[in-house]
Amino acid sequence: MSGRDGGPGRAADPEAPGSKAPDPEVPDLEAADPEVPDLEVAGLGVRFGGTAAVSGVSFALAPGERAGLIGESGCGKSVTALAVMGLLPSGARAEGRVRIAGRPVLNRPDREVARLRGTRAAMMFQEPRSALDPLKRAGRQVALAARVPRSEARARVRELLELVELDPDTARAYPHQLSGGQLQRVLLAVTLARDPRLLICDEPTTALDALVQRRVLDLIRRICAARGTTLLFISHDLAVVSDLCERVMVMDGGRIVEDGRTAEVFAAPAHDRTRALLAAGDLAAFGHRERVPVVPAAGAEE
Ligand SMILES: Nc1ncnc2c1ncn2[C@@H]1O[C@H](COP(=O)(O)OP(=O)(O)OP(=O)(O)O)[C@@H](O)[C@H]1O
Repeated sequence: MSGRDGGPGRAADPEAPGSKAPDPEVPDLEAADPEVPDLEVAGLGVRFGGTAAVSGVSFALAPGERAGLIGESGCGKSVTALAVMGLLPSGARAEGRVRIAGRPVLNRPDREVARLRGTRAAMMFQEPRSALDPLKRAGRQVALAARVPRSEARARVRELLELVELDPDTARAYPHQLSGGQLQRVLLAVTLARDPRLLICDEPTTALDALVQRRVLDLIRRICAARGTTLLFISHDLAVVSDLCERVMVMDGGRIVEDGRTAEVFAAPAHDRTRALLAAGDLAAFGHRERVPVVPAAGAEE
């Protein structure tokens, strides 16, 4: 269901105007304990009516850890990610515990969870053309996501575009004037605009051709490494997960059936579902993939 809920600005989760004033009922985020895992999920269950989409899902991500979430279509990867972000559709019923930086997410008031999104955790969706507003210039969208005072917006937009290795002139472009790879970088800048500690990517590059996809993934890897960002990366592409994530969790029928170091899990899968995924994903390709050179110069055509 990647991108299903990716409406304009969703990645940066803009709050209602005027919501910047501190809310006395919302815990002080700055007081968060740096030792606390960036993400804790315990006994997560999500139902749509009588059907369980996710059951008994538990895991925690330490700061800076990069974990892949894999499994066949419909196994519950996106629903898990949406539950983590507090973005489940209204028909969903969730149980269990989700904590971002130690703060509870499930069944909490939206304004409380909204404060965690963007600053503590942000999610990047598959299809940037639906996640970005077609009527706003790229720079404006990055500025809105950054929520800095107007006087600082230009410098912050430039800084964020440089982070994702785009030419600063990209700020003036509308989404339809940008390539798929450039759009995905703009969306990454929007997603990272408030320095989230946890980045969740749901099939972020499947819409791109192979070379552009590799460049964007390489960028995500380098940014996460440089900033110590924790990553939860959802993908069908096991080779991508193998390259990007030191840990992998395998889902089947709404449950995590295997969880371990990627190299070990892929070399000696313990579960039938993992074996089936690996067989379908052409195991022979692992370790033999040609590494795409580091991202080209800023503004290069994609
Ligand atoms: N809004 C919804 N209403 C009803 N059922 C839903 C809804 N969203 C997801 N589901 C169901 O929840 C289950 C898990 O879906 P989910 O999108 O998480 O799978 P996925 O592993 O992300 O698949 P894909 O790889 O195709 O994106 C599926 O059976 C799906 O049909």
